[in-house]
Amino acid sequence: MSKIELKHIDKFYGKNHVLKDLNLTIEDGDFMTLLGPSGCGKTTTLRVVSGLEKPQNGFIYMDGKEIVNAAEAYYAPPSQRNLNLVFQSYALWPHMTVFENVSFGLKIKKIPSAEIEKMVASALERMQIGQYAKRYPTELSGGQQQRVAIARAIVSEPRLLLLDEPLSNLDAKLRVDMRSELKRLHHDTGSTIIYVTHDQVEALTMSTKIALFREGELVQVDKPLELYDNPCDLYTADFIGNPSINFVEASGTAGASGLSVDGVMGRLEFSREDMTPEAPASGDLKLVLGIRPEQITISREKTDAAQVEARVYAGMPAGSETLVSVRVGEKLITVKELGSTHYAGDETVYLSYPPKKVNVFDASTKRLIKYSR
Ligand SMILES: Nc1ncnc2c1ncn2[C@@H]1O[C@H](COP(=O)(O)OP(=O)(O)OP(=O)(O)O)[C@@H](O)[C@H]1O
Repeated sequence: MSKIELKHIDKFYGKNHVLKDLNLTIEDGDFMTLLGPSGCGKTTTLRVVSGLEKPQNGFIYMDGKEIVNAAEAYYAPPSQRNLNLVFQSYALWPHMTVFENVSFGLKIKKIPSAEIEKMVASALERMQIGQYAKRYPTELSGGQQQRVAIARAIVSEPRLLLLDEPLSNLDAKLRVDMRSELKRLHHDTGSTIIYVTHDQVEALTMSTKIALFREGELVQVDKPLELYDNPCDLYTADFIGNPSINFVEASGTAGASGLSVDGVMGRLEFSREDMTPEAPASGDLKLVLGIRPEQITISREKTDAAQVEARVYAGMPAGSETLVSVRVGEKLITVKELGSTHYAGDETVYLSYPPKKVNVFDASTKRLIKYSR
């Protein structure tokens, strides 16, 4: 078991309020990614969980047992928290070989040496560094050292693993390989993992849940695809997804039956069942539509009255996919197509998209008021 609960956590550095009333539950077996831009408090959260930082307010429970109670100035020391931690800046012991670095903790636990050999070989294999077992850290590149640090953390298959941007020093191809290794490790061991990154693709591909931060506050905690499909506000919608979601202004009228929308992307009608609890009951509204680039289809022929006329601004074929930037009125919209297609600048095209997939935000509150289904 490794369930972590953070309740009402406040952390200040001097006057800088870096964690603001943080409430987050990480269930046993979750791969929870803390996601957000630089400086939003992700690493601080990890340090607070690990015991390297003491929050000024709040409680932390590990499997129901209190490990932090700031009101009573109780902070269980890191050694009693039973977790393994890998930082962005990893510290390997320079006088030990890779094998010795990775096996050190196992020797301390007095595991028989034949077993240690097997466990280390498996961890090094996973990180694709088996051939470097006899080398010293100074004989390795930064990325190789980082993989040794991960191998050292995962070798004992800890119940709770904290990883702070562990793939940041790796090149793009290796990063993709390591993502699948970490995901597989999670599948094989069922460990609880708390993972820090500012890379939303990393978060979407690996996690069972994502906690999105902004300036020390949690904005949304959800399963990756729920976060992608139904971001709770414009900030989240903009942060998640690459290429970014298209935002298009529109006007609307809410009523008992639902929401009528009008704008450059056409007229749309949504029923009350599609609307979030935050949707206004009635009235005229300024809206922002969120339409993902892959939801839009481009055609050279007009075959349906609902299609929206557009003019190609730039077509960008890239082998497996084509990004097309088009103008609808004054607005630039990105469309993503599978495969490579050539579009000429200023060519007239027609766009269609499934209205049920559109997110609608209230422009004044910036909150989601209509789900994508
Ligand atoms: N030891 C410290 N002393 C003072 N301020 C700190 C300290 N550590 C972090 N901060 C500040 O706290 C805020 C949150 O930092 P934190 O490292 O948690 O952000 P982060 O989201 O992990 O960012 P990054 O992705 O850049 O690592 C930042 O404003 C940072 O400058």
